[in-house]
Amino acid sequence: MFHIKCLNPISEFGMKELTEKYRQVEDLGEAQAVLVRSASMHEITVSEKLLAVARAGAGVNNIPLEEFAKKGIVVFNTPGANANGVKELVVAGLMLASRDLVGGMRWISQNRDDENINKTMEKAKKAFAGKEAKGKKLGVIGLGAIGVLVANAGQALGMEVYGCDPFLSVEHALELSRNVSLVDSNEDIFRQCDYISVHVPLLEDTKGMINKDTMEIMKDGVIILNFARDLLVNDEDMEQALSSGKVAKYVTDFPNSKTANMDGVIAFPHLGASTEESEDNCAKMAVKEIMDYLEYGIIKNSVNYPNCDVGFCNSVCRITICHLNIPNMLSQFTAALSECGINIDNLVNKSKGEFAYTVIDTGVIPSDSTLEKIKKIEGVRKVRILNYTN
Ligand SMILES: NC(=O)C1=CN([C@@H]2O[C@H](COP(=O)(O)OP(=O)(O)OC[C@H]3O[C@@H](n4cnc5c(N)ncnc54)[C@H](O)[C@@H]3O)[C@@H](O)[C@H]2O)C=CC1
Ligand SMILES: O=C(O)C(=O)COP(=O)(O)O
Repeated sequence: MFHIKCLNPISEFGMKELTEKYRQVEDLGEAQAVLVRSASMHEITVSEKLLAVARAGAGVNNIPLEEFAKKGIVVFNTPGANANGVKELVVAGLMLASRDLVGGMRWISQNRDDENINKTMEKAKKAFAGKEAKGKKLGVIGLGAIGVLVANAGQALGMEVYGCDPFLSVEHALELSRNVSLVDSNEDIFRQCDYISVHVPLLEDTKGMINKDTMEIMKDGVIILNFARDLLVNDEDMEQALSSGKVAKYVTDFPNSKTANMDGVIAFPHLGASTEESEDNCAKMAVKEIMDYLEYGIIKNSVNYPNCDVGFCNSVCRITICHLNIPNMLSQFTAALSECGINIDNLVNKSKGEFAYTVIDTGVIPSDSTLEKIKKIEGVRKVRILNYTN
């Protein structure tokens, strides 16, 4: 029986995939796996039992990835599963920044008792006139799952679209409309675009990327859309840019106590992925990742361990080892097994940065003392025995 703890509500569409081998628990200390959305895990103490965390979503800045990797806890996310939900909200944000729909709707509600509203509005409406997106330049920073969809949507709206991503993957390049112009640096986007939409993860080198210096080179009256994370934007610099008119509107899905109080900000309460479809997609993918890992040691879409799509096990036993990516590990694992006469049917070893993962299929279940020997090898973080005899 595997124990699963949900730190946020996870769509039933995904949860119902869990078989009778799984039980949801209240106590995190009892869980082998955690399902989470945006709840912060930075301050949480986890137990030895925890093997995996699946983030039903894209951004993983709420999870201490390296600390968990050191403990042999594999962290997954669900790439692309909520991208369409975010793209649609970005398009809505772009429209709200271009046409004063919010001002117009507020006027209607303030004047709803006026019997002649159908006439008075024809005079009042000039206060809410806007601009069209067609023909304007849209710059997309980060051409991952969301950025590509936003760039293509901008193109479909008749915008001239520029995109920048120094690590653009082949998969995403193939999805990108060929009318989107790729530029070499974010600076090219800052200098020439009327709308700038940011879709990068929050990392040390992306933090504060929209700041005094980058806004200074932007066009006057630029519209900035941030559906990624609040800390990508320097709030004090944004306040300054909004009050000087350098930035006409700042549209964000990540307001805080400062930006929520600034004039010129259009803010949503982190709604990008809050659609039935995105929630279902993320939950289904996250649950599958957890089940594949707990039952077969398969790693797909991990953000702190290498992917290892090792397939199902045809042997009696599978040993999975999370360890540091240092020399001489494999020889120590195989020596520990050969010392007790265990033959290896299949062995896969993968690495990612400082961490590595080894899967060994054997025809015999190693004894507790062999298991202990492997656990004691320096650099080993977590060892599991998956027994397929029952
Ligand atoms: N508002 C919401 O509800 C949601 C927000 N997000 C946020 O959006 C971010 C992006 O999500 P996805 O597109 O699904 O992730 P993704 O991983 O598919 O794409 C991120 C892209 O950013 C690129 N990148 C990294 N550093 C860069 C830099 N300095 N300049 C330009 N590009 C850079 C990467 O190469 C990658 O292609 C997430 O990390 C998360 O913070 C994601 C989903 C929902
Ligand atoms: O996937 C992401 O990065 C998101 O920001 C979505 O967060 P949520 O699952 O809606 O709390």
